[in-house]
Amino acid sequence: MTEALEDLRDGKPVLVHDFEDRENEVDMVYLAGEVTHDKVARLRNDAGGLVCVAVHPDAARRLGLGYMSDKLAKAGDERLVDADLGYDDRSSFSTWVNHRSTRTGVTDNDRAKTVRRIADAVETVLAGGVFDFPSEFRAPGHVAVLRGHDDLLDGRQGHTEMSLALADEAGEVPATVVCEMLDDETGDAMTVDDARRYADENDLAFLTGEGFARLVH
Ligand SMILES: O=C(CO)[C@H](O)[C@H](O)COP(=O)(O)O
Ligand SMILES: [Mg+2]
Ligand SMILES: [Mg+2]
Repeated sequence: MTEALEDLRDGKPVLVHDFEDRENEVDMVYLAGEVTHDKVARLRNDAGGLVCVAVHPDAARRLGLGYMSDKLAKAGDERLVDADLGYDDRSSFSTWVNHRSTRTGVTDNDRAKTVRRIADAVETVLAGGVFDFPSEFRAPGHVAVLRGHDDLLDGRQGHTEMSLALADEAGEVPATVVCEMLDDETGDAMTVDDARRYADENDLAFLTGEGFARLVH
């Protein structure tokens, strides 16, 4: 994991597989505070899934970023809640946002700006500062915020919590970008073998869910 932590600090992506009996997907992961438009382009072109920002639960709480499933239930849309995933108890989706300085919110520049500013918000509130999230972000938007489980890896072992564990181990702000790697030919998730091949060809670290076991208490 040491190589992965160094890569993250150096602004390189890390590939993270969860588990065969979970999503069985490989995500491309960056530290959110380092994301620039070229990194969003790499996520879009080489990964292809949904560009999301995972945030530490303490920050999510202070920023008012609850689970979307809870918001739906409170709004009377209980029947829409994703309680039947099959691979996990719940998703980690919170709110989808754009930074208010963006135009449409979907370009690589816009999404990079939104991602970086979410990381700033996380850093600010975890340092005890105040951040008025709605004053800077509009919803719905093009970047999905993912809220880490309150017990982090001890409570849930999704890419959300694994990526936050990497940021923590790296001593960095616990805000990460995760994006699933998809396969253009099959229409499914990229296989672990193909993702490993991509990691080897691009000199990237490849981690699996089992590799996080020592961090689960
Ligand atoms: O659903 C997702 C958001 O696009 C992805 O699977 C991402 O990996 C985060 O989710 P999880 O923590 O459940 O793996
Ligand atoms: Mg998923
Ligand atoms: Mg996932």
